[in-house]
Amino acid sequence: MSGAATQLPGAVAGPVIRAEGLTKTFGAFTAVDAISFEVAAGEIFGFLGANGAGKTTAMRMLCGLLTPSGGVASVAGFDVGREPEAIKRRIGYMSQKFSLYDDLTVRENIRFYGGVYGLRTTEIRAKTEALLGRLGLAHERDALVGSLPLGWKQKLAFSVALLHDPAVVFLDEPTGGVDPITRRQFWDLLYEAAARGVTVFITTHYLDEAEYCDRVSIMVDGRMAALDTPAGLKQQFGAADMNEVFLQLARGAKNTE
Ligand SMILES: Nc1ncnc2c1ncn2[C@@H]1O[C@H](COP(=O)(O)OP(=O)(O)OP(=O)(O)O)[C@@H](O)[C@H]1O
Repeated sequence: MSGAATQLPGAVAGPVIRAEGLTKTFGAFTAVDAISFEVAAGEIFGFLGANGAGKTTAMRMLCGLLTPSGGVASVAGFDVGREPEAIKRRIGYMSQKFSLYDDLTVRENIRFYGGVYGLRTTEIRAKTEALLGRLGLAHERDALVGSLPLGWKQKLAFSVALLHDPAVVFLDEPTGGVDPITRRQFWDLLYEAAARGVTVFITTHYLDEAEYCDRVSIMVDGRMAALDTPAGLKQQFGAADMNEVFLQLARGAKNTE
């Protein structure tokens, strides 16, 4: 595990994410089929699956954005069905699509999201300086985000998603479109966050990234077909790498889009 030792203030005891028979149906179609798992504080949890396997639907339920059809799940100690608002205050979220405003500067974006997360002006100012220093972006504070390379935008978006010190950060394919070296640098930020006790829940299509996770789950047709450490999965499937594990599982899928 990356760093469960340091607990955040207000951190919950036990698993930070807990799902038991979590299910979502759309009419007669079952998109997420009774998945059960737990994620510990400070764990980097990879959430893999082919297109249409049910990852986004499951993630939306865990973020309190979609009501489950069956089963239960809690995030940071709150029930996803009954206490979605409490969950939204304790999670960060970053996707490839939902990100920063290109026509605002770096500093304006941080100030804007700090306000959205309900931080005080003095707090935002202090956090802005710390964040810019950590990312080595201090000299770019007044640059338009649209002018930054994609890799920088991703690092900034991730740091902004952590501005309000969430217990869990949900990342939906956060590294799409960047080269392997830039992706590796992005992962350094994930490790730093995990070492501070933040739980990282990440979907990715890059199988090399699955190797960097503490544990990896693989969804097939709405079910969690496998869940273990990358080493454990490779052993279980007699595979040389995660790509091979993924292909073995995904080959039998029906719902791929
Ligand atoms: N609102 C909806 N109504 C009906 N079917 C839906 C709805 N949302 C998702 N689905 C279906 O549920 C299945 C799972 O979709 P989901 O988006 O969760 O998959 P995914 O694993 O996230 O795929 P991707 O990697 O493409 O995002 C798909 O067959 C999809 O068409």
